[in-house]
Amino acid sequence: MTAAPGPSRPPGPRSRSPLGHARVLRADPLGYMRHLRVAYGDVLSFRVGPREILLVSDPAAAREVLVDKAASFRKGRGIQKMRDFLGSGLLTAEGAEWRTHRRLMQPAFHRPALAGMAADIVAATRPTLERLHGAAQAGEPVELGGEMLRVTLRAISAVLFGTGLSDAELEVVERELPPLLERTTQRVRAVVDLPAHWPTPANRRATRAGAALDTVVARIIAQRRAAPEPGSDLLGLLLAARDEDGGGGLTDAEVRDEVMTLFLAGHETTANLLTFLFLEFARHPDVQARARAEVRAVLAGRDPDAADARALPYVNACIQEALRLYPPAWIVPRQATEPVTVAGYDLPAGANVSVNIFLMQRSARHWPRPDAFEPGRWLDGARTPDAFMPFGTGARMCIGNHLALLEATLITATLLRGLHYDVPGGGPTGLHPGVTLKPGGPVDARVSAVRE
Ligand code: HEM
Repeated sequence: MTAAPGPSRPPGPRSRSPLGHARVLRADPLGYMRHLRVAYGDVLSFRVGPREILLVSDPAAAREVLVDKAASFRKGRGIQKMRDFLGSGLLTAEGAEWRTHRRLMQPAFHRPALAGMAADIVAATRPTLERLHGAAQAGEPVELGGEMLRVTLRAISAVLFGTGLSDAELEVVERELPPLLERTTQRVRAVVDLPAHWPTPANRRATRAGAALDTVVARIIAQRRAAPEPGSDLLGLLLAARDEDGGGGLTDAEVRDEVMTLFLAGHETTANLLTFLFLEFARHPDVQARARAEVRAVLAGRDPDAADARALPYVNACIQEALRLYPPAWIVPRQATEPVTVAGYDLPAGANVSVNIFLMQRSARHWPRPDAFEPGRWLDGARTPDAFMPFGTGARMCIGNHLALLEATLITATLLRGLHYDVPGGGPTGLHPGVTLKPGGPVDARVSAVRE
């Protein structure tokens, strides 16, 4: 927004500094935004450098932006920068290109297509399970954030490629993806950002990582194109995707961009959810014990499968509650492409709007005891409240929501049934709101075996 955008300006702090509220925002983004919400309400504006930002945590206003008036917005500037490393995948594409890809890809993310991938997800969890049992036996601590990143990276690799990657290729993915994601995150957050093609050390590292990953992805695409059947994993479904008239599938370059996008969107988000969930299990041993008892009763010693996702209501309530308190995609930014009215305020083309899911899901207006971890609030057929949108809403809602919940349930069931988690001292109290929301520090846990 520029000055005086409409009949009345949204409430908010005013700043004479050229930086606006950039400094205080950088120091403690969540604390500052919570303070603003208390002071000015659920729709407010503040300035960061030259840009005015409309901060929305009211569910109705959020739906105006993301659903009713979605056609007047594009993704925010940060997301647009991701294109340099990710290419044009679902997360970053706009307009007709986005619509075509979303239509082609949607069936691959429906529950029946995902059910067949459950066994691969459970198999991908096994190395982590073994490492945790080893740590339990040796009495060594484990850092849960790192463990969850590794397990979800293996899981998304399994979902994308089945068993199609060699061990050496999996190692390339495990080594090269993190620097690429980190560079993308730095660029999204940077106030002054150097273009991706400038040969800074960080850009060179990210370009090398991208090239190494490209080699792996190109190899497996070529192998699948040459095979009589493309395969039933996500890559196979992407390669086989056709328009309703049977024509117009994705080119190899488009499949590559979508694969990189799914790695990015589907890996850290799910890892953060699981890290927070196990941290809360450690803080609430009664909740942990009840969830474990449910898993054991339902599985009776066998591995979990897709059908179990619905047979574990208490585990699911714990997952929902972790998503409410710690939404990994905590803020959803948009930029107006034309003049538009939101919550009664007229915004000009180019206006920046951020839907703050974190504030919405912690608001005492919508949630009793908003900061408490209480899985019980999701039981007894409770309706999903309007003020809950961890996967966004509208046409650009997360395409991977069923997959994320399936992964979270399978990984939780696998890692919980025979192990108890304790985080001495209760773990980090602060939060780290980068592109995704993470705990404010390492989550060092003690793990002990529990007899089945
Ligand atoms: C707990 C885990 C996850 C959370 C909280 C989450 C959250 C979100 C949110 C809030 C959006 C909407 C962003 C916007 O409107 O600007 C989104 C979009 C997206 N997510 Fe997820 N996500 C998760 C897991 C996944 C997984 C597992 C995948 C796929 C493997 C995935 C793929 C995507 C893609 C491709 C988009 C862009 C969709 C589009 O614009 O058409 N996400 N996600």
